[in-house]
Amino acid sequence: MRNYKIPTLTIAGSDSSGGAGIQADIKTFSALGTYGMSVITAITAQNTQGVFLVEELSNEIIKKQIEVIFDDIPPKAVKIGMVSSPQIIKEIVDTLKKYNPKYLVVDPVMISKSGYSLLKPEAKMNLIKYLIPMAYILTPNTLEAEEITGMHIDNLNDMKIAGQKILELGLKYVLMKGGHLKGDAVDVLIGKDTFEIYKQERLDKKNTHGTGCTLSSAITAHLALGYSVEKAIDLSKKYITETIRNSFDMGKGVGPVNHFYSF
Ligand SMILES: Nc1ncnc2c1ncn2[C@@H]1O[C@H](COP(=O)(O)OP(=O)(O)OP(=O)(O)O)[C@@H](O)[C@H]1O
Ligand SMILES: Cc1ncc(COP(=O)(O)O)c(N)n1
Repeated sequence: MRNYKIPTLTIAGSDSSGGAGIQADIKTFSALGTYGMSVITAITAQNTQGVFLVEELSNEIIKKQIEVIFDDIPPKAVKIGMVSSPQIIKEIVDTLKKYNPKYLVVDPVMISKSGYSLLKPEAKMNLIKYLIPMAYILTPNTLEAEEITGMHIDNLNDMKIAGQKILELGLKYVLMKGGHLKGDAVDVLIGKDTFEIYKQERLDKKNTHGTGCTLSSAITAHLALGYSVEKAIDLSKKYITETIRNSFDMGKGVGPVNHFYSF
């Protein structure tokens, strides 16, 4: 349904190069026919070659952005990306509790593809203790799932065990992303009574900046549009695969995926 009137919200960091973070989320929300809104948590000076500087916004402005959005345009689904410090995580959790959004998609962003740490080490505890339990769905890559569980993840079975361990934190679903493993690009959805495998061919492409952000915001958009969690992931997995297939060179490093390949 492309009427662009279904509101979706991302709470994340800005990527000046437009490939990841808030910019990737808004592009995805728009490409999938929803009305994208944003709460910026931090500004990164970033391009296709790396992250060069990060400035976090104050708790006050982060909280106010959330409040004014929810009081005026309550989103149908919300996504959380880069939230770098323990204070920012706590502020977001405390503010969101007032509104209790049903569909909260949490992408536990830790390290950028270029190797820059986007989550301070001391923020990990608040992520696990406060933010993850609030999620409708968490979308960790293997490295993030290892950080959360303390387990080593090498294959599909490890992904399943780690996903079940994460579920014990109290959230509804975990989508374990296998993009960093070898072979096909396999993601696994785990819920209390749910186990689904989503498999797509691995594409030999260099321009994959923002794949995680794009997948989680696609899931957010599809949930907002009313799809079931299984269908939302199925459609989002197909979308991310096509955006990677149609990705292009932009800048001197790892370029973006093509959010608008179908237009
Ligand atoms: N080369 C590829 N070919 C096809 N699908 C891929 C490829 N790389 C990643 N994916 C898929 O893209 C999605 C994002 O996965 P990935 O594991 O790259 O997330 P991520 O590491 O969180 O991304 P990011 O580094 O942008 O934060 C997953 O569905 C994954 O299976
Ligand atoms: C603001 C922001 N959020 C998230 C990412 C992760 O994306 P990637 O792992 O593709 O660099 C990023 N680079 N920048």
